[in-house]
Amino acid sequence: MPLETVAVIGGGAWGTALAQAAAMAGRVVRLVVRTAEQAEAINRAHVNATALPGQALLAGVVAADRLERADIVILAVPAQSTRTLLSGLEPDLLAGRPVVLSAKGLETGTLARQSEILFDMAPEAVPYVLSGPSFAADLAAGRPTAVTLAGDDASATSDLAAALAGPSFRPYAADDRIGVEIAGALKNVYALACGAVDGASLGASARAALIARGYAEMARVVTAMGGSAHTLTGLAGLGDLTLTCTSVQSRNYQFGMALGAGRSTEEIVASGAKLAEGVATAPVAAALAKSLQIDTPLIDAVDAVVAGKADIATIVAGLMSRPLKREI
Ligand SMILES: NC(=O)C1=CN([C@@H]2O[C@H](COP(=O)(O)OP(=O)(O)OC[C@H]3O[C@@H](n4cnc5c(N)ncnc54)[C@H](OP(=O)(O)O)[C@@H]3O)[C@@H](O)[C@H]2O)C=CC1
Ligand SMILES: O=C(CO)COP(=O)(O)O
Repeated sequence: MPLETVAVIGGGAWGTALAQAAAMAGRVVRLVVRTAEQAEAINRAHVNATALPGQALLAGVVAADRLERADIVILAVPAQSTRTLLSGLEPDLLAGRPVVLSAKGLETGTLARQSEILFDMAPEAVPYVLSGPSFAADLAAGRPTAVTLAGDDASATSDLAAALAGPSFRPYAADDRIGVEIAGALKNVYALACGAVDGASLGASARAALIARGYAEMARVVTAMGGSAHTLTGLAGLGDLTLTCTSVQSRNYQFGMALGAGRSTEEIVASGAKLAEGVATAPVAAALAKSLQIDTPLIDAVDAVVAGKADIATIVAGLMSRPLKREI
């Protein structure tokens, strides 16, 4: 099956960066944005001024306002928008084709992973999940980036990874879609927590403890969902958790900092905060863990803070006074 042409749907930071990466890999790329005006502006300036200002795009990235037939389709809209987006696409354009899911989040209401949404809306599409430590600005600028690309067929996943790989973009093929999706969604919840720890000036020791206990908690959720804890040793797990929990470049971490400084979710959103997927995912992850009967004190803590049900001091006191237990 040819893997020459790529359609990236979603004209935000990540869609633009993935389109640039695919062009660097030598693919023929169409970046699908919402309107003809947006597409014209991008094609005229070779810059997506709203999503990645100042980043010149390769001539190989051509924007358009509609999806046309492509060998590879990449979805890059926020996790809560994936279902709506798919409901507007012609099933024929997805059937039998690799569809790469790159959003990191769980769906409100249904608790669904991105590939479950794809299965609901386009059951004949072939799902892949791309996740790992990779800020859009780094990828688009050609700074070295490595990610996990998980799919069900080992050989087809390797072929797809090869089609998307470029001099500065290194996708590692994997087979644990569930583990990769859960890791990508949960790392945003822990990034909110780490930002809050720093926003509340609780110290680097607390943040490191949170990353380690978050990793252990993530492993419980991944295995209960049928994924492999081994996946967490890789880019989509440890890699992305480390990046997002320690970098002020992360929008989830920034949102968490504002929470830690005592601002409410509503205030932060009203002040024009950028997309922070963990805000929507925290209550979903808490509900999911509850339904699986797993203990997830950190997810529950973030859920409570995001919902304004508890302040940071109360949360920290509660976490520190839990009964002592063995580490593993
Ligand atoms: N930015 C990054 O560094 C990375 C992001 N990701 C993930 O990628 C996903 C997208 O993030 P990102 O691009 O950064 O977010 P942005 O907020 O930069 O962009 C989201 C884009 O999606 C568009 N969009 C939303 N809903 C729809 C829809 N129904 N149909 C078509 N377009 C739609 C938005 O359009 P409009 O503004 O008009 O609503 C906007 O252009 C998230 O899940 C994020 O976690 C993953 C790795 C890195
Ligand atoms: O997922 C990301 C990097 O891997 C981007 O993180 P933020 O959405 O928190 O900015």
